[in-house]
Amino acid sequence: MKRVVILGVSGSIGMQTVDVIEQHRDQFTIVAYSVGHNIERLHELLKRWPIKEVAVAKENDAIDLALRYPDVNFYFGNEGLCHLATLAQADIVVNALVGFRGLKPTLAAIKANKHLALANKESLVAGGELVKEALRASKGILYPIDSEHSAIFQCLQGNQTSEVERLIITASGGSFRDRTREQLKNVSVEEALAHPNWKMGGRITIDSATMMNKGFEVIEAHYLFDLPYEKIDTIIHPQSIVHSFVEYRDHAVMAQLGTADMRIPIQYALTYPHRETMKQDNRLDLAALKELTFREMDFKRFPLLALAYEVGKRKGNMGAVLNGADEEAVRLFLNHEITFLEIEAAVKKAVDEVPYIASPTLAQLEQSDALARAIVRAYKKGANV
Ligand SMILES: NC(=O)C1=CN([C@@H]2O[C@H](COP(=O)(O)OP(=O)(O)OC[C@H]3O[C@@H](n4cnc5c(N)ncnc54)[C@H](OP(=O)(O)O)[C@@H]3O)[C@@H](O)[C@H]2O)C=CC1
Ligand SMILES: CC(=O)[C@@H](O)[C@H](O)COP(=O)(O)O
Ligand SMILES: [Mn+2]
Repeated sequence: MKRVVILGVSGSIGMQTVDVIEQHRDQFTIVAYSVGHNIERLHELLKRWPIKEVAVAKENDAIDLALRYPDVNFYFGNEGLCHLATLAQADIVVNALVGFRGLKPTLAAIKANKHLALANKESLVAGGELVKEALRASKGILYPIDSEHSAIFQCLQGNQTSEVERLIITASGGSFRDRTREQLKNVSVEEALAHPNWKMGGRITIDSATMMNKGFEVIEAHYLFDLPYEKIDTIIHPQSIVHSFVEYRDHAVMAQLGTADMRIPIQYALTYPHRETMKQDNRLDLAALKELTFREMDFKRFPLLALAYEVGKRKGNMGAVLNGADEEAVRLFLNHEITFLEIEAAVKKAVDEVPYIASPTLAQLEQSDALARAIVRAYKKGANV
């Protein structure tokens, strides 16, 4: 029986992880989970899957909950997340947190020699070098959950990374893929949140519409598969059925296909190297689909993707700056405080202004993240930091 901790259980990936585990109760059990602020969902979860170790975002919530559930241990904040990530009774940690806050629990889980099923791409975007360093010094193993990276991981099985000529990461194009930049000026939050294929949390859905998500995925692929940026391409594939391609030096191209259902990569990360029966009816029906289409990426239309390649190549603290700035800009957009196109401008400003650090410590990454956010907030007010 594998014992699983789910960080961010109340979110889109977290709840789908619970679904997957419920399909395989003979193989997996959940020993701990965390929510952020969604305490209603926590009450439901404690009925559906009672456990003894829970982390929440706020100390006050932990105190109130401890009164209501005297048999459960409640933790809070970053320390609470890191405590769950290192629990002695856990074999696998699923990191389904959103944002930079995922980095510390990722590092903690690896240092505690856990198997880490990673959805939190921000860990690698902001702290890829530190994550790799931690993996080298530990028995911990990282399994990708992100659909494109799971696809690449699957296409690499039985092959050598040294024989890969390039990765081709597919991008749906997001909510506005058929609009010109001129047409993006007045788009609403509601329109931006309407992803054509995937039902996901708010931040990643907006990142998909700006193509920042694909930029993050390029950096994520660089760290997961140890390939230079010159070997990582992207292509627009509106149907999100081919989750990515690997082209080998003999020009054979492998692809992984499936319906747009994250339970498939989540389950593979948990059951690797085995494939288990999927009980949900999410089978791919190619004849019903009729066609799969592809078109060249347009870096002028999606400048944040071009910026991500630059940032990825510069390394140092720049990934933390890119992510921190984007996290703050998306938050402001979702709060109706800046426009959709101002996300790009604010992120670019932070990347231009935060001083470069070549080999940052974790503390320096945290400072870079904070400074990037401050620059984005100042951008909103038309001020300087
Ligand atoms: N959704 C998807 O299909 C995919 C997601 N990913 C990646 O997976 C990660 C999760 O995405 P997704 O599930 O969509 O995001 P959601 O927004 O749906 O969920 C995020 C989770 O993080 C928790 N959280 C938020 N703020 C805090 C906080 N301050 N302290 C503690 N926990 C907090 C939330 O808790 P609460 O809601 O209780 O506040 C929730 O459990 C992201 O890195 C995303 O890029 C990758 C591929 C696909
Ligand atoms: C499901 C998943 O992995 C997301 O990261 C998805 O890829 C977002 O779709 P885009 O291709 O629109 O960014
Ligand atoms: Mn993805």
